[in-house]
Amino acid sequence: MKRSAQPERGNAVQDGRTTKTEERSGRSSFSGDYAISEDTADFYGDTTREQSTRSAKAARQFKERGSIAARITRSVTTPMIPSHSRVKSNQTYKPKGREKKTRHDKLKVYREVYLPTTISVGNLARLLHIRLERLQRKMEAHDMGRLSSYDHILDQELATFLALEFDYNPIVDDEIAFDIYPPPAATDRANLPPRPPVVTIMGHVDHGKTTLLDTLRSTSVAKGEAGGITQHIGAFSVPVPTSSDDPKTTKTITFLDTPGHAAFSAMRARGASVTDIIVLVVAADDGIMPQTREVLDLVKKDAGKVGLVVAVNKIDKPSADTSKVETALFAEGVQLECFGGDIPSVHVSGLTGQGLPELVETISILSEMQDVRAETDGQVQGYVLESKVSKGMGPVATVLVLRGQLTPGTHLIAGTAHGKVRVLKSPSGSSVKAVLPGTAAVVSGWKELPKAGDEVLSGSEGDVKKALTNRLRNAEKAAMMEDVEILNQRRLEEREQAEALMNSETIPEVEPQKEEKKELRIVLKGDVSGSVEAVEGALQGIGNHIAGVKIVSTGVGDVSESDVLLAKAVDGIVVAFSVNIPRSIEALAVEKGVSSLKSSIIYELMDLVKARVIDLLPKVVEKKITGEADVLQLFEISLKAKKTMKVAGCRIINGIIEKNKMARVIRNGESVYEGKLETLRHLKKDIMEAGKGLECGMAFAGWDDLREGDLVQSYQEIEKPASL
Ligand SMILES: Nc1nc2c(ncn2[C@@H]2O[C@H](COP(=O)(O)OP(=O)(O)OP(=O)(O)O)[C@@H](O)[C@H]2O)c(=O)[nH]1
Repeated sequence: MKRSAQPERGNAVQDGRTTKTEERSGRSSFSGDYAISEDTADFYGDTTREQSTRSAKAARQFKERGSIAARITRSVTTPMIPSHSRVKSNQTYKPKGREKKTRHDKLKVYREVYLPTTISVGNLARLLHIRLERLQRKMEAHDMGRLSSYDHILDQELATFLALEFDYNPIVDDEIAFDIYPPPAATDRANLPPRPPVVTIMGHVDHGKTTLLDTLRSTSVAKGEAGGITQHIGAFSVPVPTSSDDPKTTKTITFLDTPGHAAFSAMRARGASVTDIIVLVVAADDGIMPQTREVLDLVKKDAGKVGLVVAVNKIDKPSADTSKVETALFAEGVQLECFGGDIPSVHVSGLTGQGLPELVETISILSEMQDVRAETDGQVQGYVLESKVSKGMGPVATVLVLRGQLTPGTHLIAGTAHGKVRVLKSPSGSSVKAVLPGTAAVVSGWKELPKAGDEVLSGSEGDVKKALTNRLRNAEKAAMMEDVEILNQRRLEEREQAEALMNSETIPEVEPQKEEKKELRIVLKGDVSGSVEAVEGALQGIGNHIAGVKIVSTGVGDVSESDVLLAKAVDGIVVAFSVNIPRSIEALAVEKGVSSLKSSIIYELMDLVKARVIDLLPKVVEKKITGEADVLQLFEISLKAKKTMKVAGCRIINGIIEKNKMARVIRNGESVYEGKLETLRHLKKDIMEAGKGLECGMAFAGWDDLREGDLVQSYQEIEKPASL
């Protein structure tokens, strides 16, 4: 980064007066201890950054003007409004949704984003970590709709303005902003070669997704890759005849082979949609269920981009009622072909294979209509479906290629992992020379393990290294900013509490200190990164406000010595999903007192973890009433050495009352005393217990305020485990 000496560097954290950060965030009461990162402080103190930006200028203007209005409307000063926007310069300009400043706004730490001199709309959305549609909506709201197509190149003025709108501190610096982006969409799409469609099978639990995929996979292997041993790599291809006259010409369909694929959700969360067609599986004997609706919502959100085929499954079952399912789907707004709409529905049995050729044919026809095409040359763009460390091959990832041709020797970047392709393997395990768009292969040669869901892009060796350095720095910075935000939040809360105390006229009662939430700290290991992500998500949800799960680290591969040592260091446990704990490591865990949980069934693992979290909860103590007595009369009895003692004459009305057991005294419906029943007498004799109907004398140790009309209840305390 080009940077000059900073005379005011860091003053925001040092002096006690209003800082530049405050000017920017409109904060005035929150001064000296507001934490900002060094670079942020640097930025606010900056007067001479060589590649200075519009926002830096704006920050200086705010400083010079010093008016509160200027501080609050930091992103809306005239210089920020692009000349081509229709907002007139003398018009008061208020971005939507900015009127009210919430507490959350006060706490926001504005994150830096490095922008290149020019950037496409699509790439700006990526840089700002927002969906393209959101950016486009914002542009439309500011009358920039005509500039908002994915490929439109924005100049730095406009990009800076938009970054400010999303609460970033934009800094234009081509060197630091350098990254590898996917190639722009081809202008002559119709001339591109067709690629196999990518199909995802989704639906409610137990409606038969896995069975359907297994049957499809085994038939495809039998047909297409005779003799090959199919592997679960996250995707597989099914050959289908084309609609051309030559029966020998075939094409393929690529199925993502894990239902409700974890990588798929990760990709969606990042705004990328890799699937062309979704097959919605609905069991004919069960009908529409919650996850069926979730899939329909998903398709609705991606309307126009994703095709839908309904597979009414389990038609071999006597209880199957296909028309009932179809009518219900139609009632949900699914325009099925059988009701005159355009969404095909196919009746299948994943178990017997009935209807599967029709399903494949329907997908094939739909994909022909979608006309999916992609470049087979130029830059490679794809997504990681699975990744793991393989014995002998090191980190490997299944990559679904969507554009370009992946060949050995290609330099790749995916998230913050990079590498040079060494070997490419097909689902049958054989080496392949090239992977074309719409197909997947296992790729080795990674220096680090990429994550499921990450976008894979190719570039020159130098570009990949440069982009990697920048991505790593950005990731580090983002993590640091998160810490800063948490720190600020904590400090603000402490300050608010202190202020509330000083302002209140009466001295408030000191609230008892809240007990800290207990944590079951977990070092999680799994077989592939997709499953680790899924298990992590599932385990994190376990617990309540008293005790819960904290995932300390995650990783792919067998449990190792360092996992055990880490668990020991954080006083946690090791959780192994579908991986081994080698004997020597198990012995080490025993030696270190680290316990481990292991399963390859996610629900089983969740139950085991849940039981451990329950152990952290305070036990529930239940009181079981064992006897009740009415106090009828009080009298004094003489003891040795001229001492007397007050004894209550009682009648047992229920159960048994025992000497030396706990009892409570109920007066006017409220418990007024609890303690050990020290004295229990019948006539002049000490007795150990008194049963229903017996009249006896009672007294507690150290409390002699029993009164006529009181009810004495003896009880047993029973400890029970808490539940979640
Ligand atoms: N009779 C019949 N049973 C089926 C059919 N398809 C699946 N099943 C059975 O339904 C049960 C659930 O099938 P899965 O394939 O595991 O269902 P799934 O949707 O993948 O389930 P999750 O992975 O838990 O979401 C299993 O017992 C299958 O044998 C079918 O076409 N006919």
